[in-house]
Amino acid sequence: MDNHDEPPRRSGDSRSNNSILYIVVAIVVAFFIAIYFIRPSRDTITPAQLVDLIDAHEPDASGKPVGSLAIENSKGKKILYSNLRNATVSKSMVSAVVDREDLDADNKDIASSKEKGAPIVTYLPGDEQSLNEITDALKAHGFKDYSGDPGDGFLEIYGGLLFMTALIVILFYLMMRRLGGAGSAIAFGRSRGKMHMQDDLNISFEDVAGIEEAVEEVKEIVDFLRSPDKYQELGGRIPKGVLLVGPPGTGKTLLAKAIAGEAGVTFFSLSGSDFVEMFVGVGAARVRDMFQQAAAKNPCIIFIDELDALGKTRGSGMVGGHDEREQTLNALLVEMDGFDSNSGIIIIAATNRPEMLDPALLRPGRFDRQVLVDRPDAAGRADILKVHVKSVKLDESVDVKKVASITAGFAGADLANLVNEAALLAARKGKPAVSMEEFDEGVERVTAGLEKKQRVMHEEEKNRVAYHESGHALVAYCLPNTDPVHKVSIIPRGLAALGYTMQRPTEDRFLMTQGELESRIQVLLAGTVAEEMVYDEISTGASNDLERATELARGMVTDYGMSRLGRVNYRQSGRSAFIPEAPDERMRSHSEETTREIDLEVKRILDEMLQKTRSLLSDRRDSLIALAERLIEVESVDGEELRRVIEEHSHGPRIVPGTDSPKRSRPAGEADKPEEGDAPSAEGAS
Ligand SMILES: Nc1ncnc2c1ncn2[C@@H]1O[C@H](COP(=O)(O)OP(=O)(O)OP(=O)(O)O)[C@@H](O)[C@H]1O
Ligand SMILES: [Zn+2]
Repeated sequence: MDNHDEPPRRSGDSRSNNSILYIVVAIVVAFFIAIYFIRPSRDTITPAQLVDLIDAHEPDASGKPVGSLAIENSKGKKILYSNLRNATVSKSMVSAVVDREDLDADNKDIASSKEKGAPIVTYLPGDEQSLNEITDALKAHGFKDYSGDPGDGFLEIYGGLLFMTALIVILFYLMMRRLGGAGSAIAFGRSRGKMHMQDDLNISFEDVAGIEEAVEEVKEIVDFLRSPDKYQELGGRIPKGVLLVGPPGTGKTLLAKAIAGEAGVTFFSLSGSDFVEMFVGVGAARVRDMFQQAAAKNPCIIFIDELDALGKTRGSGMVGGHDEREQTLNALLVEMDGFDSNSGIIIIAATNRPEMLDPALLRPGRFDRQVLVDRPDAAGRADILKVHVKSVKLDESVDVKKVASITAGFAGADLANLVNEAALLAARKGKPAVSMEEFDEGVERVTAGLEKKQRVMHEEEKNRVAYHESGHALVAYCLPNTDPVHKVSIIPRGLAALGYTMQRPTEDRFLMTQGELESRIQVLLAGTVAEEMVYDEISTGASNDLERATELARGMVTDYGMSRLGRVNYRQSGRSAFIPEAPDERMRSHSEETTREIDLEVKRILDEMLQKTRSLLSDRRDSLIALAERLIEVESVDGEELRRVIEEHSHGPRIVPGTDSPKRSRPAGEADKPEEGDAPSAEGAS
């Protein structure tokens, strides 16, 4: 493994920003310590001590107290001691300024070491007894209600301190605000520290294996970066933002680097989580700065890893930090809208949770191009292994294909890790070359690690998913009015789906005939039907299939008048069944009886479709088994191979009689559209 493969982000420089924070905190702390030492000395005493202090002094003959006592409340307002109670109900701080001239001699323990005239501060509790004691003591010693000048009051002493603190806080705040402003002059918070820049990456598409489809999709970007003029002349619109979507470790970062390497442009990289900072505005400033730096280096690629960290749906965050993220996200959106797509800057972002992203990020002119970076199938894993074993000495016992076959569920990074483990094991044993034994051992180790993260599929689970997906694919293949199957796979994709069957829509769908809707329902049901045929019972993996099938059947009844309830629209909102909405919203306006009839009719349609699907699949049982076995073996099968496997094992005609009635035909105008679709749609993910 080359070490340039290691993502260089999160190197030491992420600390630099924190250290600025530490410095600021240190300054504030130092300030308070300094204030503590230079402030006038003051004692804090308890109410009881205050009483003692007063008691220690007999009034003189005229009844005038010795010394003087000024009492203020915490706001620095002079108060009458007879009002002490009111002033202290809320345990407010009261400072009593005692003229120490005479007190010092008698009250050594409290006041002896202190300067004369320094205020004595006490927290007077609201409790009756202490208050009574204090006021009694004051009265007994002839204190009149205070009216004189208290000297240094609370505000005079603390006021300065408060003022300075407020000043610092305000300055600090302004500094942060300034950073939020365009093109700040202060270097603090610049993304230079966080953003990694690599000028001559020597990573090419050859280093990226097992994800050919993704590589194909991004080749256009390389072309554009190499010769932007050509594209500009032709007036082609190049995407500004490309979103690489896929599970962790599948090579998204690697692919982005390879694009930069192939095109020979500068590669800026940073992680979405780096943007989310403690202080509002820092992340936003970083985004702006990043674009500035990139503009100076164009053509270039900006790679944002973990886009979901900053691009989470707005308003979904916790209370703290969410403001900051919102600002950062907005800054990113503004910057992306601001630059011309022909400027030579392409932003590539990676995420393994596309569903978490704020929809605004996916709008045209932003990350409007999505590239799926999937877990590799068996052949892909062999290719990835070949890339990584290049730097390792192998003995002849190692069969890369065999290693690939025992590493189902491994992503590219796991395979790289495996090769590394095997090499380390061999070195530890003092072997001259890595043998199959070390690979077997390595697989065990890596698997144990992955099992904790629940990323490995067990054999039995894998087989079940293979039958399930084969069911979807076979029915989609056999029924006449469905979109052609583009790919079937049992490689887990995303976090929820265990496998998937991908159909390419033949055209943009605005209309669907009843037959097409029925076929679609059958395709959705076919996954569980296949499971049921082989395992006698179905699994929980299919709840989404059933949900979607039910939704379609309900649409037929309530929206399109395609049921025994007649040609009536039972839905008031008039929206399409393709837009899922809460069932209760739809049902609101009918009587209970109608609702029941609708439910029964939906059930009847589903039952009928289930029956058809069952007979279709049992007629094609051989094909189903062959397809599933092939899937278990190679994990993903494309449309071409699918056709071959099914036809080789089929005995029946392609169009199953009874599923297509002569009455049904495509709506006029649709037939002459080109037989090829653009966006693949996942169908029947289980
Ligand atoms: N398709 C692949 N071909 C060759 N090597 C791969 C592939 N995928 C991953 N690797 C190896 O795994 C390492 C880590 O992969 P990378 O960081 O690109 O994954 P990622 O998808 O960006 O992961 P994450 O989502 O965790 O950021 C790579 O540097 C490379 O060594
Ligand atoms: Zn399914």
